[in-house]
Amino acid sequence: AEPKANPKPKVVILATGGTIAGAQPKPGDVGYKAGAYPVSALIKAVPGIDEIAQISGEQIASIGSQDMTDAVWVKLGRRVNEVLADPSVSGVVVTHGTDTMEETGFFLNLVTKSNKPVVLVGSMRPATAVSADGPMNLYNATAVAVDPNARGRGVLVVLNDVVHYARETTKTNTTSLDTFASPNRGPAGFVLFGKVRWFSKPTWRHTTESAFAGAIPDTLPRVDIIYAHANVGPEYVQASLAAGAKGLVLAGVGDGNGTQALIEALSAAAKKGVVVVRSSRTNSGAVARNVELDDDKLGFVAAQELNPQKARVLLQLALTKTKDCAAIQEMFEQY
Ligand SMILES: NC(=O)C[C@H](N)C(=O)O
Repeated sequence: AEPKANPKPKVVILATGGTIAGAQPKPGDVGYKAGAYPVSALIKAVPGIDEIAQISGEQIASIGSQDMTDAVWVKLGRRVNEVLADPSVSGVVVTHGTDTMEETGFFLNLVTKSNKPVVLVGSMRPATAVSADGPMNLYNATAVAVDPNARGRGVLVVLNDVVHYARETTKTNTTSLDTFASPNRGPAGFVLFGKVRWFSKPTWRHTTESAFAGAIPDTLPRVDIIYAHANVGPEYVQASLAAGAKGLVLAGVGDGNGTQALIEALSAAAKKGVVVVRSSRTNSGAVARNVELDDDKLGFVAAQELNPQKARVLLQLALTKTKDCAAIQEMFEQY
């Protein structure tokens, strides 16, 4: 008899490393090395994953996500687009460390040219740990990737039985399994043993509606984050400009603020053509224009809800198109 075609939807897992692929030197060790196991080992550790989907895996990188680079983003973003252009593929799962997962997720949210699901997944305990959380997270992420209701929602993050929008979510705890939160609008849904329950859809531009979708440049401009604190001076700004930054993001105190010395240094940079975006180190809320500071006069862009690390991603992509502050402000209103 003819062998039966596998009727399960196809999911491609693109692996980048992280704690989900992490190994302890010996069981019980607190320390571990991220990105030690290949994607084949991650898939093998998930009983029943082949009941959800026909899985294939590819290794894009093997790094702790603290080492994420623009070059890996470009490679990953292009591969996501290639894989999703195949009509037989239902969705992509990206295994990734949690440290910079929100940044990679937001980058993919802006550059993916498909409405098919792209789901980032990681873990907080290494693969060798007692009660490792990676296998259940990968099982759930795969279930989300084949769910037709995941389409058109932009890039998603799955950990600890919760689905988040990459645009909204942020890592909030150093070690807890419940580290991801979406402080401004709440999660995208829940996922329990592969059963997904969805909440409202995002209202921001993403993926197929993004001006950055599908055309990923070879390199991205340098954008630095300047962290504000009591008594901070102009030195970080000066160092960034000397290093060649084309854009600066202020991780400001409160509503995107800083000492007079810092704001003056940023404004001077803005007047020289370096695009300056004000964001907040508080981790929730929005930084709107002209509230505590006169953005019109100082020459700044306001980040709205994007935290500093996500504002940096949007500014990098924005600078590939324009240096015009009004045009970039419009992007921060829409994405
Ligand atoms: N839980 C983790 O994945 C942390 C790790 N440092 C990483 O981001 O790769």
